[in-house]
Amino acid sequence: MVDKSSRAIGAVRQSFAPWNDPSARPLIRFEGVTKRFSDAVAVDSVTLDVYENEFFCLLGPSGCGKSTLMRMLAGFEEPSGGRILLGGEDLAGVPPYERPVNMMFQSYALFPHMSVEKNVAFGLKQEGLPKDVIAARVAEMLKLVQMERFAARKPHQLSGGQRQRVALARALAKKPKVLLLDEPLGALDKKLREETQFELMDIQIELGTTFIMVTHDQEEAMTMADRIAVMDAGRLVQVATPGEIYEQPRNRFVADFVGDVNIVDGTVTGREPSGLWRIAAPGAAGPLAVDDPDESLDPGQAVAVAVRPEKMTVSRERPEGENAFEGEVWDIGYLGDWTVYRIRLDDGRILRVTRANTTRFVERPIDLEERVFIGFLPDAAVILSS
Ligand SMILES: Nc1ncnc2c1ncn2[C@@H]1O[C@H](COP(=O)(O)OP(=O)(O)OP(=O)(O)O)[C@@H](O)[C@H]1O
Repeated sequence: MVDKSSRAIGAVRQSFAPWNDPSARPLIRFEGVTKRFSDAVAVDSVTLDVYENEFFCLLGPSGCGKSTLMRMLAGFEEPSGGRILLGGEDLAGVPPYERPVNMMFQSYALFPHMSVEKNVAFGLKQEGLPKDVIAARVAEMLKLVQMERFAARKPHQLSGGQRQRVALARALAKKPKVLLLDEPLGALDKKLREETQFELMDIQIELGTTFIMVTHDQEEAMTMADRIAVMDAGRLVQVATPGEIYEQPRNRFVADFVGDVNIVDGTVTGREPSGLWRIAAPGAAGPLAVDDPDESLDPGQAVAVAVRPEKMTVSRERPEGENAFEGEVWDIGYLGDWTVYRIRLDDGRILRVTRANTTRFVERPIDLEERVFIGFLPDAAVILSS
């Protein structure tokens, strides 16, 4: 049994990176998978490996093809092109109930007239397992989701979060190799949702089941996933760890979709001997210096510079040795733990800067309509070339 503190999760997860190991075999492989519905392409030549024990998230806007990709893995849809392999075997023609894959939907779809216990036992009974095996498995699953005390209740006697856990127990009862979760926490309020995220992560580690979760909530994906695939219009845009997606987004779409970001357009003017790229950006107080590993940029090339709001500062004096924009404080949003400043540049563009409120009182806080400088260091920014 895994220690259920989040520190233990961190330790387990830090060393878990089979995708970086050339000798590791994926559990699931999508090979150029395409799905067409009459004239529309829902999934467009997706090639993707998912590893055993991985908590994998498909993230993207509504209609980008996340559910269709999962439904093909579950066997509810057949690909129009390409193959899906599980443990090296082609799944083509294998019916859903013969795949070691189970799916948990957002609408928990518990049987209303059955007790919690009977709901969890349902799939096992259908399989014709002996009674004592079923009873032991049901008890194990209810313990796993901490619902033993509620075994005799009917779904309508449970809260949303409790129903969600029963659905999870039911989906896991047959011990699938892969559990597909389609917006599993969509119906929960924010607080319960966050708690349940950590519970779900604990359970996934405890069982070692491969989880593939669909979500359009980027914070949820960042919290839970080992890796995230960002999808747009049926295609994979970037597949990487949450940290890489956030700190090194591949393009504008990813930078914009995951987290808050300021994007300013500019032109490459050259590279310093230190390796910093020089970018001329309209409205900046001097040329920008950006530390970006991209070697392929050319002078004269149009690029975008992306900076997260928490990596910028607001000050009355121009920050020395930093990139800077000058503007006027347009809005201040106080969120308790954070303050958000919206600064209007002279050409009308607005940049957002956030500051963590680490003390309760600030002397002479920056006020509306003040002239201020926004500063950021060369390594706070990334260059987006597409
Ligand atoms: N059975 C179907 N027939 C026709 N078009 C479909 C069918 N299922 C999905 N589509 C279309 O395929 C595209 C992808 O749908 P999909 O449900 O995979 O998106 P999604 O990313 O899961 O969206 P959401 O977050 O809204 O659930 C959409 O344009 C959708 O309208």
